[in-house]
Parts: sequence; C-alpha cells; structure tokens
Amino acid sequence: MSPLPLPEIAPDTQAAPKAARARRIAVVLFNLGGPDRLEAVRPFLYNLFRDPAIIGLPAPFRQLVAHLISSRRDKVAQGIYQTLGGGSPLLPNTLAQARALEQQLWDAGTVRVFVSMRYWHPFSDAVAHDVKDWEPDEVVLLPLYPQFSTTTTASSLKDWQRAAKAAGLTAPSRSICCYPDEPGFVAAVAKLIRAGLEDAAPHGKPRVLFSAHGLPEKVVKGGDPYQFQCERTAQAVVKSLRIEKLDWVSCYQSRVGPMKWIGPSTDEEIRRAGQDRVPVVVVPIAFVSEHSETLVEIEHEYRHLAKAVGVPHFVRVPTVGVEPAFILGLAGLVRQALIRTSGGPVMCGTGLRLCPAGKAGCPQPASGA
Ligand SMILES: C=CC1=C(C)c2cc3[nH]c(cc4nc(cc5[nH]c(cc1n2)c(C)c5CCC(=O)O)C(CCC(=O)O)=C4C)c(C)c3C=C
Ligand SMILES: [Fe+2]
Ligand SMILES: [Fe+2]
Repeated sequence: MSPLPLPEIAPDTQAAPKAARARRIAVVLFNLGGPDRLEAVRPFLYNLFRDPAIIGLPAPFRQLVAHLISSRRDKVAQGIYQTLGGGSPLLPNTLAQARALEQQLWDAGTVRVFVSMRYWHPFSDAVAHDVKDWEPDEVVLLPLYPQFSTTTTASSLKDWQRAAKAAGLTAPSRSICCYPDEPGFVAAVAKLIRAGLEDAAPHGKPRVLFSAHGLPEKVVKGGDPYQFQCERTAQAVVKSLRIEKLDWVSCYQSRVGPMKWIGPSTDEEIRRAGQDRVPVVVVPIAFVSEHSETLVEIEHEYRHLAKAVGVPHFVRVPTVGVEPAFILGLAGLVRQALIRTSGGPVMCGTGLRLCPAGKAGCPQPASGA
C-alpha cells in the first residue's frame, strides 16, 4: 500500500507576527558644559564667547573678540575652578540626572538618556553620533534650562540640529523649549527653600533671594523671554510655599563684561539685606544642578559679601539636582512630548502659554500674564 499522500500545506500567506520591538526613545539633556580641568578653562571660554548667541558680531570679529575675552578671563576663571578642585562638577551632576530620569521612564519604552553640552565635552557632534548608533525611533530634546533664552536653549537646540544633520540622524525629534512653572520643578525648589527658611528663622525674618543667571539688558530688550520666565518661576514657587507675608525678591547674578545687565543684581540685594539686617536665603532658580555659579559665586563670594555687609545669617539653597519631584517633572515633560502628535516640533514644557508673543526663539504665543 502506497502511503497516503501528505496533505499539501498551503504556504503561510500571513507572515508570522514579528516580536514587537519596544519603541526606542532617546532623550537628550542639554546644558552649558564646564571645563573638566584647568587647561580646559580657556578653550571652554573661547567656545562660549565665539557663540553668535552670546556675542552678536559678524564672523571674523567674533572669533577675535572671543580670543581676547577668553585670554583675559582665563586667570579669574581658573581661580574659580581651582576652588572646585580643578574642574566643573556640571557633567557628573548632569549624568546623575540622566540616570535618574532613565529610571523614572522605565515604562515609556526602551529609553536611553544622553547628555550633550554646548561649550565643553561631550559636544553635540559626538553625542549625535552616539544617538544615531543606538538607532532610536524617536528623539526628545530636553534642555536643562527651565527658562527659555536665546543664549542657552536656542543656542543648544540650534547646535544640536546642525550636529544631528551632519551625523545623519534622521529619527523624528521633538523639543521641549521651557518649563518655568512645571509643578514638579516648583515643588522641588519649594521643598528645598523650606529647609533653608528653617535654618534662617532663628536669626530674624528671612528674605528669600531668587537668584538667576543674568543676561545683558539688550538681549532681553531684543525680545528674549528669559527674564519674564524667571519671574514666573519665582512667583510659582512663592505661591506653592503658602507662607503669609513672605519677604522675597528676584535678582540676577554672574554678570560678565562691561555691558548693562538685567537687575537688580544679587549683590545689590545682599547689600540691601545687610542694611535691613535681615537673614537671606539665596535660591538658584535658573540652574538645576551645582557648578561654579552656585558652589563658588553663591557659596563663597555672596556668603563673604553677606558677612561683610552685616547680613545676620546666610543660607544657600541647593539646586534641585536629582530631587524626586524634579525628576518626575522632567519625566512628565518627556511623556507629554511623546504623545503630542501635531503642532510642530517645539513645545513649551508645561503646555501653558508662557512666552511673550513673537519673542525671539520661543514659539508660544502671549499669555497676557
Ligand atoms: C540660565 C543659565 C545661563 C545663562 C542665561 C547664561 C548666560 C550667559 N553666560 C555668560 C558667560 C559665562 N557663563 C559662565 C558659566 C556658566 N553659565 C551658566 C549658565 C548660563 N549662562 C552655567 C551653568 C555656567 C557654569 C559652568 C560650569 O561651571 O560648569 C561662564 C564661565 C565662568 C566664569 O568665567 O565666570 C561665563 C564666562 C554670558 C556672557 C551669558 C549671556 C550673554
Ligand atoms: Fe553663563
Ligand atoms: Fe516657551
């Protein structure tokens, strides 16, 4: 007996479903960068001052001016970084934030958080190659500047777009432009201030100095929304503190060069507190991790000034760093960016209308606030 013919098996017309690959999301954090050793101070300064977002001169003059300023400021700046053990802690602190954010986004897909710096390593060119090699499906660009400025946010994002193009990174990207009153950020700052107020209270009724990095006045007059957004942050934090008759003021630190910068300056406010004999609680609101501006300028220079002008007690409030509420807030911004399907590539982090209409760089229309 011949064996029964085997039934012909029809070829599978529906391809077996491939194991679904989790969406790969690259998040890129941006910050200014800082020299990692004393010999890096001068080239770091040169990179900063040759940025057209910082010095608005045409090409050959800008490089010349950058060369002159970086040579002249080298010694002073080296002294600052010497106090920090020879280099800036900005990169290690930002990497810690990257790891914390990665953990917070464990359920959003396969997420990897990269760090890109504007004026010192790791530069956007190298990071764009790393991101490309990782083969993401989407990229979320998240500047670690809560308040938008043409000198920081716009400069970083513009440089990233150039580097991404040069690296052949074609995955779609979404940018977060600002988050001055994002609730997690505000809650983290408020929590740290409460501890500072407790420390200062035995010395009198404290005054809170919300100190942000300054900007030349002409940048703000040209439409930069940074100062407007710094004030928004301060107001949001004060509101969340719910302290009756809190004594507070916004002020600006880190002035460099001969131009007029926005005010009041933090040192003016420290002198006023000395005249009024009130303790001060200095809160950095435009920096989200520690570096020279907080650990040297606030901790050493302003503390010293406060003592000299008769301020009865001085408290430096730490930056938000890896405070859980802040990291949760950043994760929320990334999730918001990922679910957004329309409206262009750039968004205000809070989804609120926070930036004055038609102002340079920020796409959000006026809030009327
Ligand atoms: C909110 C953040 C910042 C704004 C806005 C900003 C504008 C700005 N900065 C300079 C010049 C310098 N900045 C320097 C250091 C520095 N600046 C920021 C942030 C902002 N800058 C950070 C985080 C740091 C610290 C870097 C580190 O230590 O890791 C310096 C170098 C230090 C020094 O020499 O004092 C300079 C110079 C300008 C001119 C400017 C706007 C036009
Ligand atoms: Fe700066
Ligand atoms: Fe914005």
